[in-house]
Amino acid sequence: MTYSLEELNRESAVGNAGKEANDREIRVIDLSNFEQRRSEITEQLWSAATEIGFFQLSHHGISKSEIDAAFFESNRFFNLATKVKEQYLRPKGINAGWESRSQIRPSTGTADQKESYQITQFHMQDLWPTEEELPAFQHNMMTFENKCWSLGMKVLSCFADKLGFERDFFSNAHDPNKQDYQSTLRLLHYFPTEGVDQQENIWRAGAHTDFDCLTLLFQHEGHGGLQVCPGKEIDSQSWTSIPPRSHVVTCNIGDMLMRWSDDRLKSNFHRVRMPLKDEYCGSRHSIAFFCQANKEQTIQGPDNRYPPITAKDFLNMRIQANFTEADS
Ligand SMILES: O=C(O)CCC(=O)C(=O)O
Ligand SMILES: [Fe+2]
Repeated sequence: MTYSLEELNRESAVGNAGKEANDREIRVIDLSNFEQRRSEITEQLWSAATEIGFFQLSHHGISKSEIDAAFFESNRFFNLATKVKEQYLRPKGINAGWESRSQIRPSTGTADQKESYQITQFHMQDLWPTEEELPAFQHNMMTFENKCWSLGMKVLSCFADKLGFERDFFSNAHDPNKQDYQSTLRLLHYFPTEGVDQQENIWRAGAHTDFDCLTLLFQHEGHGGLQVCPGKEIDSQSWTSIPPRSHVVTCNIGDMLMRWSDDRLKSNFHRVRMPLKDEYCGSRHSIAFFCQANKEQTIQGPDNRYPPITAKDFLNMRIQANFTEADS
């Protein structure tokens, strides 16, 4: 398969198991007293994002009870009967709604062993469960979405400083008050693997880079399996496990910000592998927030390394390449 963007061609080459290298450090960056410590935090974020592209945040301002509540809502959604969830199926070409085993990664050619529900404000018409099915779900999820947006914009404001943009450049580029807003909250449920015969080349999430600017990932304690392969290791394909700690937020840079920073900030391959026989084999839950610039926003780095492209065109290419024909 040939895709129109260079990022996609990179992706076709990394679907193999590779080897594991768990001696790499995943940096934890403390955001406490953010305004007073802004310059120190900015330097730490910049070096983690330019050298590795994956890092974790502590004291980030989203409380443990808020994260627990979001996972509780996610469980409520996935516990709905299949015929109820089917009413909220992801429409073609739109990053909103429910899907199950429909995401085929270009890296593996096989469907991710998961179901997910995506919330993209302004694209949710007929995609929210009713108040009878899930009371307060919409309200609670949008409250959490808003918290994620604020944290994402805080991190992006530090990158804006380093790139020579105005400090609020990325908040304006991800404006939730405009109709072309397209940042997305994604609830994920990976199916249990107890009693399932392990087949080759089957993944909970096949190797991929994210196509947004910045991803915030909330992991559930004990629900491991996420692995990253920093860019410079891509030829050796050595993968490092990210410890699933529920009090930290795991962050990664996506392709959109890599392009916007003229490749200075690194978007990295990551994947979720199937549990081994002696590991926890029950359901795995995680929640991701994708900071994706508004559709009409033009992406162009300070050094004009790439021609300008709108966020809409950039994302459309990636979404089409990541879902099966029948569903996209
Ligand atoms: O569930 C995870 O830990 C990772 C999810 C992910 O990489 C994605 O949805 O892009
Ligand atoms: Fe991802």
